[in-house]
Amino acid sequence: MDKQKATLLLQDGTVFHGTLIGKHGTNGGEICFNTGMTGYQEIYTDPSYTGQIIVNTTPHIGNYGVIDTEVESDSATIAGIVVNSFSEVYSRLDASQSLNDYLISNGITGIADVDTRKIVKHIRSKGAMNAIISSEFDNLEDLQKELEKVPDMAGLELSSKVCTKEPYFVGNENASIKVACLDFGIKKNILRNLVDRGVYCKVFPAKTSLKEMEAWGPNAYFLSNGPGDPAVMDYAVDTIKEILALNKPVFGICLGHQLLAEAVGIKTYKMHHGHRGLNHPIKNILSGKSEITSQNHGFNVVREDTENNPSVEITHVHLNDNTVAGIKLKDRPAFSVQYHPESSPGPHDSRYLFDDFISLINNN
Ligand SMILES: NC(=O)CC[C@H](N)C(=O)O
Repeated sequence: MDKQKATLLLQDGTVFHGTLIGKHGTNGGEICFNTGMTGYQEIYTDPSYTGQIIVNTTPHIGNYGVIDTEVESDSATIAGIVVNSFSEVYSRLDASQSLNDYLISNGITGIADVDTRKIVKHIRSKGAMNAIISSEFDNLEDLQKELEKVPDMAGLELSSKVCTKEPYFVGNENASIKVACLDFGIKKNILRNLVDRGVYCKVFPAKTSLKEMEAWGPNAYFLSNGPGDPAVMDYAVDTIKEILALNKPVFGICLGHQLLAEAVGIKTYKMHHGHRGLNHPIKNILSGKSEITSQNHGFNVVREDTENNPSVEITHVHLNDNTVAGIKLKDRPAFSVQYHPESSPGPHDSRYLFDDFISLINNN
């Protein structure tokens, strides 16, 4: 049978023709690329990618199928995938289904058989932009109309849409440390890392009040990763300001880092095309050591604001472009990083940050 055709249209008018993968239909979002050579399932199920079309720079996708235990959330909320060579056949003993079936059941439309190297070079030079993938429409006018419906990532609040609707618990209830996790789109592996270190977690919806969280009596707070633009999340920034006033330990990852920064007066900005991959080099200023990290972000904290803030110390920098990658508050037991120590997928160099959080709690 002939493969069904699909079209990818970028906001600047560039068109790519390929074949359909996943669900027949039309999806739009912000196009971005991830340079990881493996871990497509973890990437597609990371809620931080909500509303984004992911281009995988690694050419072979689908060849090890999908396995239920390796998801980072219960569904994939990405806006599509762009792949060079897609495999419907998968070779892995414990795989539960093919990636194609997984995409169909999650309602995701993707495109394969396109020149992903060319697309990535294009985004890298022109910057982040919206795009649409469709197997329904192939004339430019229709595609253009669909593309216009896609909202801009700058100014978009998505955490309250992807977070848990009700609080839930993870870990052993007799554990000595209780951490309230504010869910802005939390990845499961963050919770696994906390639980593995003897933490009992209660995960709260993004818009939970401090009063409700404090009623549980947590020893510390965790601010999760998540999708969207931190600059429009006043509700979260206000809650974090209240959390900081308690003087309890706080740890933030990615969106959680950006929101902690906003809470102490540091602005965030949209990057040209972001950092997404598994081999981003970071220098820990405090230890002098470097670490290879997993990253996924399109916004960042303003370096100048961070340097000029007397209550903040820069702890980590990104070695590719010198952007701020980690901060610590001087007057509070609070720290955060722009990258992903839980990785999944990615190297484990930065797992020590979870140990640092536990030490901070134990010594508080
Ligand atoms: N992984 C994340 O938490 C992403 C944070 C934010 N949405 C960004 O793109 O920068």
